[in-house]
Amino acid sequence: MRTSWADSADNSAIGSANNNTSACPPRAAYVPPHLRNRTLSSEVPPVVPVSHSASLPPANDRVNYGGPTGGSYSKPDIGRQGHGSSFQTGGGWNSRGAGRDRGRREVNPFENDEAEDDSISEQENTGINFDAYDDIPVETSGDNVPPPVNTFAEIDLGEALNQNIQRCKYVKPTPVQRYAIPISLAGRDLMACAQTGSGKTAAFCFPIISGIMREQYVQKPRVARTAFPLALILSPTRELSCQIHDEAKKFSYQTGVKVVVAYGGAPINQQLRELERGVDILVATPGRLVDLLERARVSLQMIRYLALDEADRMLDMGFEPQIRKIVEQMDMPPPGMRQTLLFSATFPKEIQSLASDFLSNYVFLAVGRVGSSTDLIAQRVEYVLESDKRSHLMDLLHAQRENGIYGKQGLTLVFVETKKGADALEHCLCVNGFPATSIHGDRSQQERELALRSFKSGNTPILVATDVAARGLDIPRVAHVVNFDLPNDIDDYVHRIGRTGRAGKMGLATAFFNESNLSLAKSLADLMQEANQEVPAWLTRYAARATYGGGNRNRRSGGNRFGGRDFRREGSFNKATDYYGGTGGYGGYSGGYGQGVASAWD
Ligand SMILES: Nc1ncnc2c1ncn2[C@@H]1O[C@H](COP(=O)(O)OP(=O)(O)OP(=O)(O)O)[C@@H](O)[C@H]1O
Repeated sequence: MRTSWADSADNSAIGSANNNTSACPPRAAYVPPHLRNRTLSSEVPPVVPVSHSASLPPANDRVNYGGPTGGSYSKPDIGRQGHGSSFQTGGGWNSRGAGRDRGRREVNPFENDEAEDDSISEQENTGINFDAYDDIPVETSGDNVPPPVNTFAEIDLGEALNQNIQRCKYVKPTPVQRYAIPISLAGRDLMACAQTGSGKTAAFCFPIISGIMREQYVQKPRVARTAFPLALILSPTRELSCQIHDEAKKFSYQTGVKVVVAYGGAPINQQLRELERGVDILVATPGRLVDLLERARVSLQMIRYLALDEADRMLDMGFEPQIRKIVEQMDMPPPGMRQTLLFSATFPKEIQSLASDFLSNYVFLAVGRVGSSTDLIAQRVEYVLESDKRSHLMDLLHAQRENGIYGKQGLTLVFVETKKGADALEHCLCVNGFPATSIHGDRSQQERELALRSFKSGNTPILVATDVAARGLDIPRVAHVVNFDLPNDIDDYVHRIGRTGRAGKMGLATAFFNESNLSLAKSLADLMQEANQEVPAWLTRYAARATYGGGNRNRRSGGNRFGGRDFRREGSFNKATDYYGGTGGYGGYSGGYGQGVASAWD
């Protein structure tokens, strides 16, 4: 049975076992605001009031793709102009057998969804309101951009995939899907930017799965123990790769398309065995993939589709060398011979410029402004001194629990800058009766997965995380994101708060700001204003000070944060000077890490 936050808090208060974190020593118990005048009130700072505005066949038998008529589908027409010309409707896919895995019974990935507690599914389905995205301005640029669709029915994705879309309860495509799917189905390369939680995963998975379903005549080389995937999806973290894998498995159920995941920190042997059984779509983190390539257990020579999720992150300083190695220095077909799809919620122009090396005659798609946050998220920023942060956080959590605003199932994600900080805060919350767990790069993969599971299930409804959990993770019941430590980069802020307010639902994000965040003041104020949020007067003053006093070192300062979209339209943009700072190195780019802050990424 599920344990609610309130229940577990009560349990921990009376000393019952917390099944997630190590036993917490009995220490300085947190005193909630309403009891403070009776206890150690002098130690506790004044409390800032918390205000919130806020039936398909279950068969396991393979169903072959049976498009309406039997036209045959020629290989993806890579690099072709226009759209739809050679993507005939009623493609004749009917014989995919997922390689050597043919005899294995396919696990029904929807089983858990169906078995899920009714109250929770109800809760998750209410409030999904993609009409909320209808007013968002969309920009496309490039030659002969294929037109968008309004419904899934207008696109011929194949019957098996259509059934899975219904099983997922996707009634209509989200805006990014309306545009990106036809563009990708037309064989075009794509750089797509759309807000967090707006359905980008399906936007790149559907065309890839559909394309592979139609490829009847692919002859893979027969090299013992080497896997030849047709599609590669790269993402920056292990957890995100697992999530994409899970989603792609759902979308490809009974299509015959085989999806495998490979990521670091987990035993490689099991992943090798999966690869040996056959793979069409490989979802991977870069490090583990390089390992597999160097062992010659994976070859990229058959790659038709390359997708980079969180593409700007994949191409910034931390990952770019590995990505170049995978994409340019191994045996992957070059741009024009493969289809490349880049997706993110943020795309700084210097990264767009860099990314263009991987693309051929691509379409640029922006749903909403590049790097903007969705206004489904109510954003609050509060001035909190470093020394007051813990008690302030506990006040917020306490008020949240008392008010029961988000019901018993509401989850809170708290971001901090360092791994040590994450451990310390988890411990502090835990000893004060707030059931918390943590996720960061120093925890073993097993611990990371356990923590995430415990959080998702509501057993520990507070997760303290570094940026390792900032991007892509789709946890439906995250009601509140707290930036306990603000990041140095506004794009990281956008991704972090995007863990709530997803799929048309409302969310709340609270940030603790103080003098050490001066460099973020202007971009934060601009971002909030653009998302129709109330910007406190004191933040506006800090923003002005940062602008005039030179304190704003955020890489997208200087007034052009919302100016640039498709960087190709900004004729004067020069990669050599803007990105590399004219030094041939990375001098001009401040990246996402503050000085001395180790990478939280895989
Ligand atoms: N057409 C749709 N109808 C209903 N729900 C959808 C649809 N498409 C996607 N979703 C749901 O929306 C949620 C967010 O999707 P997804 O994780 O792909 O967002 P994203 O844009 O990749 O976010 P992020 O930028 O944070 O990575 C998921 O739970 C997904 O199942």
